Formats: sequence, C-alpha cells, structure tokens
Amino acid sequence: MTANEPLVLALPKGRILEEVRPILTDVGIQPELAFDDPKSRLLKFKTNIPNLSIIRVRSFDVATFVAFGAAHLGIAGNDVLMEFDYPEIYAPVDLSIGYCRIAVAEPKELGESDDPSRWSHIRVATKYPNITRKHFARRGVQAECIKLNGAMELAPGMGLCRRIVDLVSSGKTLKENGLVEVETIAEITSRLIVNRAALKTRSEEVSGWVDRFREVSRRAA
Ligand SMILES: Nc1ncnc2c1ncn2[C@@H]1O[C@H](COP(=O)(O)OP(=O)(O)OP(=O)(O)O)[C@@H](O)[C@H]1O
Ligand SMILES: O=P(O)(O)OC[C@H]1O[C@H](OP(=O)(O)OP(=O)(O)O)[C@H](O)[C@@H]1O
Repeated sequence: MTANEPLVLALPKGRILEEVRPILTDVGIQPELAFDDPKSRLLKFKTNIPNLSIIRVRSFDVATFVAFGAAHLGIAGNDVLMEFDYPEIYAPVDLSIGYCRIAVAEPKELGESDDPSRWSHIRVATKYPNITRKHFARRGVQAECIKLNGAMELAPGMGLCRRIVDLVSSGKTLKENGLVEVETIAEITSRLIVNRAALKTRSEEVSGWVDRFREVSRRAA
C-alpha cells in the first residue's frame, strides 16, 4: 500500500449493493460502466475520480481486504465487523442501510415451552460462530457452533441442531420455515469502514471520503 497508488474502496456484492449504489452517486463516485452491467465479470473498476478504484467482493471479504490494507475503505454490515472483530478496522460512519438484526431462533413448537434462561449448553447452526459463542459465554452458556454459509433456517428441520443464529429482517424466512425468534443478539446496519493505518498514512484523502460519506448519510437521515 503506497501513497501514490489509487485508493481502493471495497464494496459487497449482493443485497447491500443496491442500497449502496445511490450513496455512491451522492458522494460523487461514478464507477465505469461495467460496474452496473450484470453481464460483466470485471471485479475491479475505475471511477470518475482518478485516484479511486472500486473492488466488488463477498460481504465477509470486504472486511478482510480492509483489515489487511489491500483496500483502504469499504462498506460492511456490523454483523461482519462483529464476527471478525479486526482491530485494524475503524468504522466511523453508520450509513443507515442494511437494517436487520442477528437473532437466535428455534422451531415454533420448541419456542412455546423453552426457557432460554435455563440453557447451559446449546448447539447452534450459524454463519456467525464468534458472535454466537461470545454472546452465550457472557451468561455462562456454552455454545457449540456448526458453521453454515447460508440457509441456516433449514438446519432444525433437518435434525442438524435445534437452534440457529442468523440475520432476521422481515421475519419471513423464519416464519416460512416454522421457526420463531427467541432472543435478539444485536441490531445491524452497514457502516463505512477504513483501514486504520491508511487513515494515518493517507490521512487527508481517507478522511476526506469519511467526511463526504458522513455528510451524505446525515442528509439522508
Ligand atoms: N435480510 C436482510 N435484510 C437486511 N440486511 C441484510 C439481510 N441479510 C443480510 N443483510 C446485510 O447484508 C449483508 C450482506 O448480506 P447478503 O445476504 O447480501 O450476503 P451473503 O449472502 O450473506 O454473503 P455472500 O457475500 O457470502 O454471498 C449482511 O452482512 C448484512 O449486514
Ligand atoms: O427476515 P427476512 O426478511 O426473511 O430475511 C432474513 C434472511 O435474509 C438473509 O438471507 P439471504 O437472503 O441473504 O440468503 P442466505 O441464506 O444465502 O444468506 C438471512 O440469512 C435470512 O435467511
């Protein structure tokens, strides 16, 4: 990461990108045409700002690129930030997009009689083993996590485990799969993140972008 290389902004593909797209326009970033072309396989994009390029990666990888300094800035949900807990990442702006919550859920029938305060050990399917273990350890519950990368809601019905920890927004996915939410772990939104070293070594440029994103999200609030 040298001072004359373009700054790199890492963006998540998937649902958040839709909400990020107007924010990019508002802060004055116009990516090259391939960025909005669903047929393009390009992963790194030039922008109208000569000294800024964009990479598009999976949501968890945004945090990894920024933590290791391969990208200077990024946008990630605080579910991802909490799961990794990278000390190299600073998250100065809540963009107020990607609203959801991370929650514990279980089959409806179990939920009717279950008492979470009596748990001492639970087995959980989740994409978030660190968040899950930390959450339960705080009240002395040992959480055994089975790592899944999606479709967590299938796990209880398939006999993998009785409980899951996953993101919930409308609650539709839980409902349609016969599950109920029993506990909220954290409220989630997406944040502008920066690499702490870049904030020091390229302070003027990086803090300029932080200020612009902050201003745009304040105006949108
Ligand atoms: N149902 C939801 N409602 C609102 N925000 C969500 C929802 N699900 C996920 N998010 C937010 O969007 C981010 C990206 O989620 P998305 O589902 O697009 O990616 P993914 O499928 O989890 O990841 P991958 O990039 O590995 O395919 C999450 O980290 C979270 O912050
Ligand atoms: O409460 P809801 O509005 O139904 O949203 C919750 C669902 O959204 C996310 O899944 P996503 O669609 O990203 O699919 P995934 O299982 O591949 O992560 C999350 O993992 C839930 O399954």
